[in-house]
Formats: sequence, structure tokens, C-alpha cells
Amino acid sequence: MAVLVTGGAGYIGSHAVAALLERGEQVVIVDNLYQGHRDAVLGGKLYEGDLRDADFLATVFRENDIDGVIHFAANSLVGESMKDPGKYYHNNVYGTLCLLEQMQKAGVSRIVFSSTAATYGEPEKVPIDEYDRTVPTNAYGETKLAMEKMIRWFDVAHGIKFVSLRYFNAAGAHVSGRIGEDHNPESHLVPLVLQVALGQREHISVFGDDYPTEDGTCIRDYIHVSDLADAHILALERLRKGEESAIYNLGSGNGYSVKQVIDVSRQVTGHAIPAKIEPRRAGDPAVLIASSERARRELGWTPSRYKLEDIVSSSWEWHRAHPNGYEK
Ligand SMILES: NC(=O)c1ccc[n+]([C@@H]2O[C@H](COP(=O)([O-])OP(=O)(O)OC[C@H]3O[C@@H](n4cnc5c(N)ncnc54)[C@H](O)[C@@H]3O)[C@@H](O)[C@H]2O)c1
Ligand SMILES: O=c1ccn([C@@H]2O[C@H](COP(=O)(O)OP(=O)(O)O[C@H]3O[C@H](CO)[C@H](O)[C@H](O)[C@H]3O)[C@@H](O)[C@H]2O)c(=O)[nH]1
Repeated sequence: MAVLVTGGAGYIGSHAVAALLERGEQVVIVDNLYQGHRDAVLGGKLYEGDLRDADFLATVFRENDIDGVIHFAANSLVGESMKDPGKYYHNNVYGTLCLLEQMQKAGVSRIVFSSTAATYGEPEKVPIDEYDRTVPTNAYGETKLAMEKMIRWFDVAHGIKFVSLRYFNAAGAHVSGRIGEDHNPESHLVPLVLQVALGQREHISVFGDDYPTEDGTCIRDYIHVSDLADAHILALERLRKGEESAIYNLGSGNGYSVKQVIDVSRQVTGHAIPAKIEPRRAGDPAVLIASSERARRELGWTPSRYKLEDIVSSSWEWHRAHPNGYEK
């Protein structure tokens, strides 16, 4: 039996594939390589193609004995989603519908889903727990919430059990140094700050310093990508045990402002990292911090790298060794 990982050539997906391989699982990967990299796939069987191509996806299910799916494939840039929401509905929502239909046809009844803190929108309180209201402030989060709800109705109607993992901000790289974060274009704070330290950018733009936070910049909860990968294995185990569908937040429970991320990166890299205050980015909530108590209690998840210094150092090792990402 194999685990199908959609988006397994991407940043978080490739770390989950590595974690599955380390545990001796058979892995099948589907990725259209829109953002993914062939070199990020450390093993398993890679099918290059798009989830929205029904014939292609049917072939993947026909050729492999799949017992569960981990679904990462999506577009996930907050800023882009505000300019082009249609792209997000098409790839994320329709792509997930295509996947669920093929799962139903093939009789596959377990899915672990990459959800996001962006489903909450501006939180009513922090830390955020899974019972808090979900009112996304950006189109990306809205599509992720729609995907979650769609999966739930496939559970109600067809018994497709799910674990939806709402991650906060992923950062860091694999301990082997072989895989890390390489998006093109890059829009995430940690890799962009490190590109300044590498001399590839003049400065880091700080999107707004007039938020209602101590230093005026947005606060996020950064979580190491390998801790996220581990949670997917635990979620899959939960589904294999036949337990009920569930939603879990995954974060460290610590919030750091944009300015704090830049300061920590200055310490880690020894570079001055010039910063320039710019207008707010549309769709950004001021503060997102997770309560992951439920994941700790029910999944037995214990993130091991929750200090920002450790997470940034892990990213820095990858970026220093691979200044041009996966490009040779
Ligand atoms: N990076 C974060 O901080 C973060 C936080 C919360 C949630 N997430 C979610 O986690 C998932 C992975 O994020 P990531 O940062 O690794 O993104 P990523 O872009 O690196 O990975 C996504 C992968 O999916 C592939 N893909 C996209 N659409 C596809 C399609 N239609 N068919 C086949 N392949 C397709 C891309 O080529 C890419 O390799 C996403 O669903 C994202 O919404 C990410
Ligand atoms: O050049 C930059 C880039 C980002 N930021 C700020 O840094 C913070 C983090 O931004 P990222 O783009 O790194 O991450 P987001 O919080 O926007 O989003 C990330 O985490 C979310 C969950 O919290 C989503 O799931 C999403 O997929 C993922 O990209 C935000 O306040 C953003 O405004 C800057 O100031 N300058």
C-alpha cells in the first residue's frame, strides 16, 4: 500500500515525503512542478501532472494501491490571492474536488489536508483554537476553508475520513541539508530576509508598522517544517486506526513580529539586513498565534524546534548552501 502525496515536490510536501520514506512507507507523488522541484523529491514514485486532469489522476489511482492521501497541492500566496482570486478557486477548490472524486471512485477513504491559519482571518482571541470563528480576510484563506468544508461533506456522504491540519507559518529546512524552501517568486518573510543576508536583495520590505501590536508590525507563529511533516504522519496513523475526522492547529504557540524575525536573522547571519517600512499588504491579519493543545493531546504531536533562533538557523543553513535554491 502506498501514500499519495499531492504537491510532494513543494516545500512542505517534500519534507513530508522525506518523513514518510524515513518510516519505510511507499510513497507516490503527484505534482505539476508549477512550484515544485524534481530534486526536492528524495524518493518514491513521482508523477508529473495536474490534479485537475481527471484522466491523469485516474491513472495514478489505477496504477498504485493507495491507502491514504496527503493533500498539499495548492496555490498559497496571500497577496496573489487578493489580485487573482479566480486562480485560487480554480486550482485549490476545483483541484480538491477532482481529487475527492477520484478518491471516491478508487475507494480511498483517508485524507490528511493542508489547511491554514488563514482560515481564521482576524482572530477573536489569541492563541487561536479550533473552535474559534473562521472568517478569512483573504481569498487564499477563503478557498482553504471551502476545501475543508468540501472534504467534510465527502466524509458525510461517502465516508472519506479526514484530518485537516491548520498550519501557521512554516519555516526551516530538513536536517540532511538536501531539501529546503525554494519558491519562485518568493513571498515568505524568512527566505526573503535571508536573501538580503546573502546579498541577493538590497533590503527587506516591512509591510506596515501601524498594526495594533507592540512594535506595530504583524505577529506570526513560526513552526519548523519537519515538525509539520511529523504531524502528517501522526494524522495518517490516526486515520489508519479508524478514528473520527478532526481539525488541528499546528503552531509553536509563540508569536514573533516581523521586526523580531529580522532582528533574530541579523543575529543568526551576522548581516546588517537593512529594512524599509512600506504600506500594509492587503489581506494580512495583525496577529496569528496557535493553540496546538488539541494536536498535542489527540495526535501526541510535540514540536521539537519551536525557538525562532533554531528555525531561522535551520533555514539559513539551507539558503547558505543553496543560494540559488534547487538550481545547480
Ligand atoms: N508555507 C506555509 O507557511 C503554509 C502555511 C499554511 C498552509 N500551507 C499550505 O501547505 C501546502 C504546501 O505549502 P508549500 O509552502 O509547501 O507550497 P508549495 O507551493 O511549495 O507546494 C505546493 C506544491 O503543489 C504543487 N501544485 C500546485 N497545484 C497543483 C496542481 N493543480 N496539481 C499538481 N500539483 C500542484 C506545486 O507545484 C507545489 O510543488 C499548501 O496547500 C499551503 O496552502 C502552507
Ligand atoms: O517581504 C515581506 C514578506 C512578508 N512580510 C510580512 O511577514 C508576515 C509573514 O508573511 P508571509 O508571507 O511569510 O506569511 P503569511 O503569514 O502571509 O502566510 C503564510 O502563513 C499563512 C498561515 O499563517 C498561510 O497559510 C500561507 O500559506 C503562508 O504563506 C506578514 O505579516 C507579512 O506582511 C513582510 O513584512 N515583508
